[in-house]
Amino acid sequence: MDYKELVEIAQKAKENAYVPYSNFRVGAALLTSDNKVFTGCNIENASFGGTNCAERTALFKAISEGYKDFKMIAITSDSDSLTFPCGICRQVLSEFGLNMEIIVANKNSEYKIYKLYELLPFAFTQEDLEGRNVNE
Ligand SMILES: O=c1ccn([C@H]2C[C@H](O)[C@@H](CO)O2)c(=O)[nH]1
Ligand SMILES: [Zn+2]
Repeated sequence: MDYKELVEIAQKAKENAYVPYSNFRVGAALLTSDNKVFTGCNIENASFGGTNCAERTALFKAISEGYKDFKMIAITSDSDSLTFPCGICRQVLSEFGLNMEIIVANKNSEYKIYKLYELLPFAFTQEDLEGRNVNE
C-alpha cells in the first residue's frame, strides 16, 4: 500500500459524504499496522455540532472493529487546496499515536505528508493526566 493508493481510496470514500449543509465532501482512508484500510466520509447533522468529520468516521470504524495501531491516514476533499484535519480530529487521532503519518491531498490527488506531531505540537495526552507531560 503506497501513499498514492491510499489517497485514491480516500477519494472514493468521499463519494458517500453526507453534506447537505456545507456541500463540502471529505474522504479519509486509514491504514492499520497490519495493512487493513478503514474508510470514512464526513456526516453532517441539522444540529451542525453533531457533524462527524471523515477522519473520525474512519478512526471510529477501526477502533470499533478492534484495531488501534495505525501507520497513516489520507485525507482529501473536492478542493484545489490540500485538506488538513481539523483541530478536533488532530486531537482524537493523537490518542493513537503522534507518529502517525497524515497525508493531506487535494481533489487532483496531489499530496503532502506530515507526522501528526508536526500538526499538533504540545499535544495534550494521557501523560498530562498523569502529571508528566514531556513538553514541560
Ligand atoms: O478535515 C476535515 C475538515 C472538515 N471536514 C468536514 C466537516 C464538515 O462536514 C465540512 C465543512 O467543515 O467538512 C472533515 O470531514 N474533515
Ligand atoms: Zn475533523
